[in-house]
Amino acid sequence: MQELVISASNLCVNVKEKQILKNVSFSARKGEVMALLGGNGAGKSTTIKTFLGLMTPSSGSVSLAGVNVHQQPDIVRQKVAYLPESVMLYGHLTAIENIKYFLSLSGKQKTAGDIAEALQRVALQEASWNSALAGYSKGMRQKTAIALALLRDAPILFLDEPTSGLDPVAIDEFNRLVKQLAAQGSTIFMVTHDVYGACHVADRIGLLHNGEIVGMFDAPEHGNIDSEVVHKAFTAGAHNE
Ligand SMILES: Nc1ncnc2c1ncn2[C@@H]1O[C@H](COP(=O)(O)OP(=O)(O)OP(=O)(O)O)[C@@H](O)[C@H]1O
Repeated sequence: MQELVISASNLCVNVKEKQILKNVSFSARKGEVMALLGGNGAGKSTTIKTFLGLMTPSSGSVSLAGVNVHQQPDIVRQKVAYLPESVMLYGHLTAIENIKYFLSLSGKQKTAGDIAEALQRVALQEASWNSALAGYSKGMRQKTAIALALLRDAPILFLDEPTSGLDPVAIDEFNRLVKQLAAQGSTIFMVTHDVYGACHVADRIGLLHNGEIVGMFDAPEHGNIDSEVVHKAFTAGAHNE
């Protein structure tokens, strides 16, 4: 069995008097895609921020590759690439220039051949590699950010609402890329409110409602998680308020 790479254990996060996450537990093994699904205000961003070390558990813990994030915060920089909903790269620079600049900030030495290989892996069309990102679609910016993550050798990817604002073709391409990266050994954690997208790509879905995990769904060995079942559970939570 593969090693546990992402793990939340009885995680509680309070802000002032408010309990935002309540005893949240889940895990993902190497090569798995885990999606945390929830409506607005469910606690998805709080969960990501806690894994990134930006918020502190009131009790419980989060670990990456077996290391407690709040005891050894360096683990985040060493292991994680985080893609926010709007990818933060420079619009006036090309894909290659952005990648070179951000690699230099993280002290990584990569050749032009390495960069070309990463851009090919994420299927960014070669004709765009030397165009300014200002003219890119959201899907193209995302591919550039994922190529950068690959070049930084980050084995864990955290993705915040990765498919919002993508057209159906870009969503399909993105899902294929995520599955391919997972098959090559990356471990991927995404938060989303897109039931069908999550079922299409995830090996495991945790359903978060009002800061609590109210359902956990695993994909069968050869197939996807049943979106009708997840949709029912998602809407039942919202209707039982
Ligand atoms: N700093 C804070 N102070 C007070 N309340 C907060 C703070 N951060 C988050 N919350 C509250 O915690 C709850 C969860 O917020 P969070 O942003 O994690 O949800 P989310 O699932 O990411 O929502 P969305 O899909 O709308 O982005 C919300 O009710 C929010 O108002």
